Formats: sequence, structure tokens, C-alpha cells
Amino acid sequence: PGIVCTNLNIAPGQRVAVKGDVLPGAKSFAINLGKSPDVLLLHFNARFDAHGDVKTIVCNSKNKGQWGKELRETNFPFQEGTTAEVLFTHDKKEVIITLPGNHQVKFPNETGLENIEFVCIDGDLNFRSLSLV
Ligand SMILES: C=CCO[C@@H]1O[C@H](CO)[C@@H](O[C@@H]2O[C@H](CO)[C@H](O)[C@H](OCc3cn(Cc4cccc(/C=C/CN=C(N)N)c4)nn3)[C@H]2O)[C@H](O)[C@H]1NC(C)=O
Repeated sequence: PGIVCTNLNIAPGQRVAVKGDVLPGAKSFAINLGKSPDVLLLHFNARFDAHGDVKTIVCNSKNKGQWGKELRETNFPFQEGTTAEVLFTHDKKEVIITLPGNHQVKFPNETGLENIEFVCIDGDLNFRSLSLV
């Protein structure tokens, strides 16, 4: 996997900003937030061309290692070779994802997780920063 941040204590209502450089020729990157690799409030997967999806955002959750129900978004404001920032705010009900250009996607909080302790970045996004904004 890519960069892993653990022992975080991000409470509902706090806004997490993840910034990274999308690699030239990017196929796919993922930003995972939750408690551990097997308990994910949100798996945010930007697919440029992966698993049969082209320029599609696939969101899902994971509980005890089991994937939940995918949510797909075709508003795809990512470009290879550029810096991207995605903002995440969560509460008991949902995660609100603010995409570049300020389009928002809402994903239900299936895990019921209150605090985010774990964030990991995978794939074609070179991690630059994680901050609370
Ligand atoms: C139609 C057939 C059956 O339905 C498909 O069934 C697949 C398997 O379940 C799902 O796919 C799965 O979807 C999950 C979300 O739900 C996860 O995303 C999972 O990935 C997990 C995962 C993460 N990671 C690390 C990672 C993440 C991103 C990029 C890289 C590396 C990039 C390398 N860069 C290159 N080469 N340039 C690596 N690895 N695996 C993916 O396999 C498809 O969505 C689904 N499609 C539809 C339409 O339903």
C-alpha cells in the first residue's frame, strides 16, 4: 500500500483534506478512511481506467473485511499529472466528499464509525498532505 496514517483521532464534523499529485498515465487511486484496513468508513476509488470503469469514482465501505454496496459517481474532476485535493467530512449518518471544483458526493456511513483513526492512500496518487481544515 501507499502512505498509511494511523492513530488519528478525527471526530465527526472535522474536515479532512487529502492532497496529492495524480501521476501521469494514472489508472486508479484510492483514499481509504476508517479504523483499519478491514474497517473502512469510506474507500474512495478514482478510476481513470480500471476494473472496466473509465473516469468513474467508486465509493464503498468495508466492515470486518467485507465490502459493502458501491456508489458510483461519473462527475470525475481529476486529471492525470495534476495536484488534486479531496475534502472529507463525516458524521454518524454519512460522509460528505468535496471534489475539486466543489462538487459534493454523499456516502452513507454504513460502519457507524464515529472517529477516523486510519487513512491510507493507494495507487497513482503521490501523497502530499493530510490536514484538518
Ligand atoms: C462487474 C464485475 C463484478 O463487479 C466488480 O467487482 C469488482 C471486484 O469486487 C469491483 O472492484 C473492486 O471494488 C472495490 C470497491 O467496491 C475495490 O475498489 C476493490 O479494490 C480493492 C483494492 C484496493 N487496492 C489498492 C489499490 C487501489 C487503487 C489503485 C491501486 C494500484 C494502481 C496501480 N496503478 C497502475 N497500474 N497504473 C491499488 N487494490 N485492490 C475492487 O477490486 C468492481 O468495482 C465491480 N464492478 C461493478 C460494476 O460492480
